[in-house]
Amino acid sequence: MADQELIAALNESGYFQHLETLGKGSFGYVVRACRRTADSTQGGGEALAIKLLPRAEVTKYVEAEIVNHSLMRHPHVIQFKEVFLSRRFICIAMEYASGGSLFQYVQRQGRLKEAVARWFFQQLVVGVDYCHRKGVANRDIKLENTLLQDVPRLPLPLVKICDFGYSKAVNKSAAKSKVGTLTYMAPEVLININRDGKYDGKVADIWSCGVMLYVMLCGKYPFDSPNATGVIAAPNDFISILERMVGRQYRFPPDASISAECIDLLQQMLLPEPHRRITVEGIMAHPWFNTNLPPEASSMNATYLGAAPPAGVLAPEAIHKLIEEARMPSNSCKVDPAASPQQQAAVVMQLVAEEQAMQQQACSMPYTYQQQQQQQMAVPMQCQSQQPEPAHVRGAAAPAAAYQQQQPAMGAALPHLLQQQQVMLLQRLQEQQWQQQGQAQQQQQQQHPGLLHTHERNADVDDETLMMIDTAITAQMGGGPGTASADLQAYLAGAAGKLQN
Ligand SMILES: Nc1ncnc2c1ncn2[C@@H]1O[C@H](COP(=O)(O)OP(=O)(O)OP(=O)(O)O)[C@@H](O)[C@H]1O
Repeated sequence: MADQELIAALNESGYFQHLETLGKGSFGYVVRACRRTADSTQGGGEALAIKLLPRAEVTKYVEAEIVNHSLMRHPHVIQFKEVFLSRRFICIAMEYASGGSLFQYVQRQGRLKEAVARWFFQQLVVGVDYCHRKGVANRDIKLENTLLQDVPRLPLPLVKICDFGYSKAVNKSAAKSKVGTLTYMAPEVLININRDGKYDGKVADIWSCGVMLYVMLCGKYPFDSPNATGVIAAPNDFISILERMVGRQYRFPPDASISAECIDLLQQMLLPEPHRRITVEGIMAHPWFNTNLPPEASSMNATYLGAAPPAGVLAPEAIHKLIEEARMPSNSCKVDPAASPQQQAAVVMQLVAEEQAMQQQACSMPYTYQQQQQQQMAVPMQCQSQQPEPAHVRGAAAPAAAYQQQQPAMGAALPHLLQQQQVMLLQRLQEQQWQQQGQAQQQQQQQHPGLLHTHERNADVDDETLMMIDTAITAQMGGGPGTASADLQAYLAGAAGKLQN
């Protein structure tokens, strides 16, 4: 199984021990591991979740997400610990949440009592408020991405927001990225699909929190696909979901006892017009939210926002440097993936310091960029490419190139061909296993349609669905044959107007 490769990747570090593989996301793996300490025997060190992302596939966008996560420090956000390299992966070590996901919790219970749902919701909103005030919209808030931490002496587990989109934006540009899961997606996000429409990620997060609250209370999704499996089979399925969102057509199960205050809050969160939707401040001022709210909850974000960056975590520039190094061919990479995370961090810090020194030196030279430009203009066109760029505008790539020339490769040997074949075979076996698990889940869903479904490996909207949605929307916007109600037509027309402005 691909486990062998993950075990090997952690063993390379000498610092972490693989305990189990927790799952596979869109393009990486997450394992439970422990930190080896001098006196720890098997599994004795600090418990961690380690996300392994293939080195070659970490885009600039994913890089930004890693840096975003590294800057977070909050009790309701999974704590980033460190980042290091193995031969194939960038490994992100983070706090391990022992209680599984909120999705599993709700699935086990069927639905939650209002007081229990409020306990989780309050923590979720406090965590989301912190992220937003840090300038980060999550854009994929859902029960599956909300993990639980069991804490001794607490009657219920604590909420931990995880998943900062490490894998969401791969192969999608930031401008167009429609990330998230259809069931939790705000209507303004859905209708912007494949257009360059701008939507406010933070406002869209509020909608997703509303969907989460509804699911906790009702044990089902407010706006599901017509066949209740989460599968959008035809463009009209999608139009029908959007119809219900725009028409606010969600029902509360008659046997679920939900207070009027709670329904009031939900209705304000699930308003289809983003500008009318309640804000995070509005939620935190709402009476339902404030019922049984621990006194420190409303003031804790100010404390955490003012706190120093987490101790022992690489600074953003060092993380950028590590990832930049990781993307280089292995024979020119300066950071030895077989070194310990501490040694890797030391090399990266050294690289950052050298680069800063080079940049300082370049800036202190009397030679200005303007002079360089003037010189270039005086040079015949065909010679311009031979003109060296001033060092201070070459940016981070320059030292890397210089290192390539100056330094020999540092012990990053290519794996043996046979080993590669074995790994591929094992990966295929793992894929098959996941496929079988998916089929089993689908069968279970068909037999027990009341159960909450998750899309597991296909949690994000795939390209095929994106195209289908786009076709459906284009048809409706262009006044083509369709089934949209006057309400939806008006909503789409309004959105189209905004997109043109
Ligand atoms: N810090 C953590 N502690 C405990 N379990 C975790 C942690 N992070 C992730 N997991 C679990 O690991 C599994 C894989 O997570 P991952 O985020 O890679 O994939 P996903 O969310 O299933 O898919 P995608 O990333 O494509 O949305 C999930 O079951 C998730 O609950």
